Amino acid sequence: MGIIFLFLAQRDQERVAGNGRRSGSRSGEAFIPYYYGKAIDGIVVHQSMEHFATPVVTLAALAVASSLAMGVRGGVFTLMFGKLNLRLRNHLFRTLMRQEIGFFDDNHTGDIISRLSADTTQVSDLVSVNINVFMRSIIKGAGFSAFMLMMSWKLTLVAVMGLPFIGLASKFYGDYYKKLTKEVQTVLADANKVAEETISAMRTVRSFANEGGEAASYYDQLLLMFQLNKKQALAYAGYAWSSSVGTGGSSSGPSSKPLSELALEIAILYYGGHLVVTGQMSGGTLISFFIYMLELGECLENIASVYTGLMQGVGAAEKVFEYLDRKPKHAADGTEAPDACAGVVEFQDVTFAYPTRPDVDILKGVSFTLRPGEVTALVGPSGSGKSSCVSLLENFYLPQKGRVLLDGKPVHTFRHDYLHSKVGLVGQEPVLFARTVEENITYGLTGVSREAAVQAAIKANAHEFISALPDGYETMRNVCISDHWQRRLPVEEGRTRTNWAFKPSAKQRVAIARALIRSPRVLILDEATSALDAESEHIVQTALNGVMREHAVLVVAHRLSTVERADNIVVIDRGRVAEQGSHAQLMASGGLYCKLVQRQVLGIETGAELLGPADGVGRQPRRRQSSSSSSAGGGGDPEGNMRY
Ligand SMILES: Nc1ncnc2c1ncn2[C@@H]1O[C@H](COP(=O)(O)OP(=O)(O)OP(=O)(O)O)[C@@H](O)[C@H]1O
Repeated sequence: MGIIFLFLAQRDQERVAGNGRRSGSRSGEAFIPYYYGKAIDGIVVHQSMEHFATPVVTLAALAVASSLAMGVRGGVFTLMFGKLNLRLRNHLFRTLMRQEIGFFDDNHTGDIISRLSADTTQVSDLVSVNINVFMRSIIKGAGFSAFMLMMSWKLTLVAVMGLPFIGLASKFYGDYYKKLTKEVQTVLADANKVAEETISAMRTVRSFANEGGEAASYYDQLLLMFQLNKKQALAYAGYAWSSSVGTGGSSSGPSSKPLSELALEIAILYYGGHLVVTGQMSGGTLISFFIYMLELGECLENIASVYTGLMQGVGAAEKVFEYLDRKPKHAADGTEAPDACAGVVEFQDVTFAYPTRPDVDILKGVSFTLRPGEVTALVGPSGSGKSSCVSLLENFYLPQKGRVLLDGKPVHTFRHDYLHSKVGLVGQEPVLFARTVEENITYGLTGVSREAAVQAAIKANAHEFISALPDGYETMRNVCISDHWQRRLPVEEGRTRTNWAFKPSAKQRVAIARALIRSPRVLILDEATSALDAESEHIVQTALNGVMREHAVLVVAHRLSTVERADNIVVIDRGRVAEQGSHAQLMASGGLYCKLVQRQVLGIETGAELLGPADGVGRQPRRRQSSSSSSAGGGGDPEGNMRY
């Protein structure tokens, strides 16, 4: 029996080193116990070198061959994992890109990223590892069973008696583990949500001195996860015990085997010894059989663990597939792409509520028109629905009632890329990507020449500063450092970096170039200058003034200089169009616009806060110097600008 214990010790070492079910014998080992028996018979029964040497040489050849095969198999499965991961993430990301904007309002970025990273890795890992283990175990198990049957069908029958028990234990454990894994994923996503929310709003957290509170919320989530981890640990312990019963399972050594397993081994030893003593089997064959039985036990355990492993993956997979299978509620599947686009935009009696708050109408019967060559300004108190109009024109959402038309056709009927080439948007804080300046300007377009990018940059008043950058249009945008910190970096330090961070006015001009390169017929400027300081604002405004007359322009602005020069001013109040007309008409009528202007002027004159976002987060209202140069009621900054 010494050789069996030697074999067991070596096998257990392999298991520990190879992390349990991944390790173990190679497929060539199906033959190894057989030749062990032959070698032992050569020594004990035949006592001849010839009978002994042949199996030993064969064993050596098998060891080399199986090592090679193991390497190839490992490589194939690593490749398979990579491929699966690639396809899964690619498919998932593409599905995400197709979702309507409301989906992103509804789902937290942390949750989405967690699906994209942790869950997909778990799915690919489990699927590829489990297929690997399953195939290997099935092939080996079939080989072992064949050898065992060939040696003694009676002993084989005794050995497989523990099988039904393994099946039941695995099923029970698999279901339970699946449930736990799903819960762990959910709690992890919640914990990530807390961390992300806190970190992204660090200034707010700091200003309310709530660092401790946030740390406690995060810790609470972690504790929840730990509770689930404890349950998982218990479940695993229970499973390891039950699965090792009846087979040559996962014990750490012969002396620590569960009783029933030992009982089975003793029964086989007893009955096998009887067969040897009665001359029905050789001693070497019994040893071979014993080793086969232990190996078969491991195979069966591995097959069972594949089931539970797959269950573990299914928990993560269900969440991944929930996204993969999701059909966008508002798909960008329009087909219209007429050759000519005049750029007439009509809001016809539009009523709109966000999908996350379907019972709160943000816009209520809004109607106005944008005409080519005209500037229309959308003004009104914070939260009145100005940006929501922009979102509808961008086809981010569908209105519940009424229509948003471009050249007489609803915007959602246009081909996605067509609509966004005809309607250009410059937002308040445009996002620049970690790409070169040129790639940022030509973002979303293919086959655009450098010349076109340069022309757009010239129009946007950006060419000069781009040309002065270290690598010109090839300069990389730096996203590693936030703009907040970048503004505080000494210029020299900025210049020693290979990447480049732009000043806000430069960013804004690149964003304007990005909108202009598409030659849009409609240009939306959604508070395009409101986050800038006076000097930057002047630079950007100069760029905008040059291009405004070429398009139908919709300006959402606080600057009086922009607004008062607009051909039409639409005043929105609590989701309704309160009034519209030119600056002079509206001032003469003495309505809301006039009041806003007067309040603004008063605010500046008395040093009171300007009208700003109601939530106080994000856009910061800025106070302006008063000036007598403005025609709009006498208030404004040195450029005649005032803010609503
Ligand atoms: N994605 C969203 N989901 C749900 N509600 C939203 C969403 N975006 C805006 N809202 C709400 O819609 C209302 C109108 O917001 P909107 O941004 O259109 O106003 P606004 O006039 O542009 O305000 P501001 O001048 O502050 O930008 C606000 O009450 C706002 O909280």
